[in-house]
Amino acid sequence: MAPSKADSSASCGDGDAIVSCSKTENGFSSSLSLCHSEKAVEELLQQTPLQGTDDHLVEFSEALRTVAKALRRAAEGKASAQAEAAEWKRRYELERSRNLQLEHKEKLPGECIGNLDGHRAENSVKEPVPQIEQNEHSEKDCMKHGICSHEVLHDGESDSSPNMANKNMMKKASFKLSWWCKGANEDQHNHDIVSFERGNITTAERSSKQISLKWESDPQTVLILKKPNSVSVRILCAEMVRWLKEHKKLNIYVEPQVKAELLTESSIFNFVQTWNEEREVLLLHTKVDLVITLGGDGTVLWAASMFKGPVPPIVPFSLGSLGFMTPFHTEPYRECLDTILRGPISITLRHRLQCIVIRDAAKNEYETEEPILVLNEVTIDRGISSYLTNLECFCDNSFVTCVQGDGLILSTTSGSTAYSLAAGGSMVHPEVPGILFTPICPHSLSFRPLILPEHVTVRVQVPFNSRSSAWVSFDGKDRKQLAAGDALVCSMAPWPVPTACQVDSTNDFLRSIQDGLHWNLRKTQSSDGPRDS
Ligand SMILES: NC(=O)c1ccc[n+]([C@@H]2O[C@H](COP(=O)([O-])OP(=O)(O)OC[C@H]3O[C@@H](n4cnc5c(N)ncnc54)[C@H](O)[C@@H]3O)[C@@H](O)[C@H]2O)c1
Ligand SMILES: Nc1ncnc2c1ncn2[C@@H]1O[C@H](COP(=O)(O)OP(=O)(O)OP(=O)(O)O)[C@@H](O)[C@H]1O
Repeated sequence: MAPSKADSSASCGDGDAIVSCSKTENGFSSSLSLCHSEKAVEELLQQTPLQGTDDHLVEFSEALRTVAKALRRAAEGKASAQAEAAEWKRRYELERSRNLQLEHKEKLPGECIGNLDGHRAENSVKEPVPQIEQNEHSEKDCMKHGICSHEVLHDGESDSSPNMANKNMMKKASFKLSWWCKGANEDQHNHDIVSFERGNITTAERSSKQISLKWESDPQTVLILKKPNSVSVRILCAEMVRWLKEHKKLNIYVEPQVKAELLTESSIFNFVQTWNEEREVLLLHTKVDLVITLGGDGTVLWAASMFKGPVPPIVPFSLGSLGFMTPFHTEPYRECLDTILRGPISITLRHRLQCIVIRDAAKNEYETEEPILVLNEVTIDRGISSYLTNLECFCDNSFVTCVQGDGLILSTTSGSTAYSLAAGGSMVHPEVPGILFTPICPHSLSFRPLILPEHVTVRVQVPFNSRSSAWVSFDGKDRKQLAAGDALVCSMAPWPVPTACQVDSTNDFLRSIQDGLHWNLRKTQSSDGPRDS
């Protein structure tokens, strides 16, 4: 057990506003302690109201406020630096495990590293971390038409759960991910090398890659999620379940209420599996090879929210009105699922944001609430309050701005076409790694939206002198109140949501904004008119 704030802190200030410098690992509790100094100053000043005529007292109270504010900023800087250090530690450990795996492979005689055609023993990966293959670039890696391909990830076999039904049947299919990108002919073979020769710099990595998923063993288990209360979706769901069982011999999971629905139709759906307790949902990713969603974007968000860690590939069928994340039509679902189960398939790795609410009233870091992962966005707004929201925003160690308006949206690039777009944010290709910082109705003419890089940690705090609380919601759900002093800390989550593409990420994205939003649709001007002579 780490010490609590009370027993781990050392006093480093004098007078009434004692500042405690706790030595906790993530820095949250230390920043919280320091933040108390500002609150204490406010309380002290309220208890001893100043006479407007006493200039010295007024000056002194202002000085106290300034010192307390500076202390709080320092504490916030420290929390950010510690969060960054934790992230670097995670990356270091990932890198170290990758190197260990490579060393291990080199020791195995006759094993070919980085060979796309090399076969692995079925379900043979035992390590808990993803196996990252060496990006050794050989002629074989380069596909036709100037497309370069790299093998990047192998999935790992997960522990089986004693609570799930049919555990003997459940073996996760293994697959392999690789990326490719179209390059000019001459840079096909060296685009992953940093070169300073003759002053030419070639980038080490392209930020955005088209990922391809190739099954190494057949998928066996599918989870079907559908939007509720729709008769047409219910009918399609029953038909699809039957077809997948009869023609593809797959194990099928559905949510408990969907199983009940299916059983009211016919007892032949007895083979369909589900779970009895919510905690079993946490283990679904160890069982399920593929998730099928039947609904709109909201059902994709629902599917993503069920996976608090790794997410299996999702095949989203379009049964909503817009469908930015649902590229598959339902009429040819058999052909479509046939192709996907055979592979390889293009997928979009959709980044998620990990959000943590930190309460001012929390006594130690263990009172920090569970992180929530969002696929679209986290929104901090004024809720029912009619006052302006007042939100102090920090990005890593730097103060960004104070949002005064209706609120702020921190969005992923997948969410860029949703609420953030409505608030004036830019539309961003979903594979661009970044965090959109979009104000909602800011009361300032110059407050333009920002796009921040994916590696930063954003902290949004309700100041102690705020007139009202703020409200935070996650992908439009789970509203929570943020009182004065509470903060939301947001960074990129390590578990993206892989969604299958109809064509590829870019084609699907462009088609969704053209079909969904009628983006830049305008009648073509006729040639029948004035011309440049
Ligand atoms: N003013 C707005 O535009 C506004 C207001 C509130 C919420 N929303 C969005 O609704 C989302 C929740 O969706 P829901 O289906 O549960 O609620 P919902 O049923 O109210 O649908 C909201 C609409 O947003 C669309 N949408 C969702 N994700 C999208 C995306 N990534 N790109 C483009 N459009 C998208 C949906 O297709 C739907 O038409 C939130 O994450 C938020 O982005 C938008
Ligand atoms: N399996 C589910 N259980 C509970 N709620 C769900 C489930 N699937 C979807 N939802 C919720 O149902 C709502 C509507 O879903 P969805 O967006 O898929 O359909 P839609 O509103 O008809 O589509 P569109 O928004 O494109 O018109 C969303 O808020 C979503 O969170």
